[in-house]
Amino acid sequence: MIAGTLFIVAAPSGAGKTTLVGRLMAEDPHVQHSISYTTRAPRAGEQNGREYHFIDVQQFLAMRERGEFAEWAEVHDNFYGTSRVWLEQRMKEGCDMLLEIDWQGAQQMRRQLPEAVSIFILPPSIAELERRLRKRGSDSEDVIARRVAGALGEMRHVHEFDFVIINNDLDVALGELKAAVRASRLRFARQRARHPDVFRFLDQD
Ligand SMILES: Nc1ncnc2c1ncn2[C@@H]1O[C@H](COP(=O)(O)OP(=O)(O)OP(=O)(O)O)[C@@H](O)[C@H]1O
Ligand SMILES: Nc1nc2c(ncn2[C@@H]2O[C@H](COP(=O)(O)O)[C@@H](O)[C@H]2O)c(=O)[nH]1
Repeated sequence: MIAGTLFIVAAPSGAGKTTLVGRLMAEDPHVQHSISYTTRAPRAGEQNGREYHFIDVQQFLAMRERGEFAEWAEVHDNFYGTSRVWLEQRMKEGCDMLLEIDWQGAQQMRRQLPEAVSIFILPPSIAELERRLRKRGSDSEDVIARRVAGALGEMRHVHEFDFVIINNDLDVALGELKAAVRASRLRFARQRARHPDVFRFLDQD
């Protein structure tokens, strides 16, 4: 029996999801963050195995071929994916898991686990999104331009998500994220008690 809940957090790059998720994790020891695999080069200060597992394209394609990703996507010219074994193991142990992934990955996860709770983080405006990417100082102008250009397309998928949070004031947005997590846990606790057979996906070996 799977006891964990899967939370999916998506947003256009720079909206502030990593910041919000970091604050949530610091306050909520019951949620575990999945560490994705990526072919993107590490940014200054990023450590292999902490922010991401950094691998090359050949390694990524081999893992994908072997079906080792629960979901994967090409985002801003790099590949990203979530380890299937790791995710299933943690959820079987009863952990609540949080995936910080893009809308394509969210679609793939929803198909496999319709009970997953998905949350989309919006920036207050595109201009503010661009300011945040610049202020972060981790990407070249060219990369920032590509991420800003892609943001509107990503935001068109906002209606596919269970919760939408506008990250204007960070503390307000964090409060909304915590409320969404709390409400979902309560809802699932009730559903699980009533319909244990519904929670089938990750029970399969
Ligand atoms: N509410 C906010 N007000 C002002 N700045 C913010 C807010 N939230 C986040 N930021 C800042 O915006 C920048 C981008 O945030 P963050 O790295 O969390 O975005 P992200 O959505 O995770 O981006 P990516 O998908 O590229 O990882 C950071 O410098 C962060 O400190
Ligand atoms: N589908 C997936 N998307 C992922 C995953 N890990 C991260 N991402 C998304 O990629 C972009 C860019 O991230 P960055 O760290 O390079 O700025 C962002 O939207 C992430 O949410 C994943 O495993 N699968």
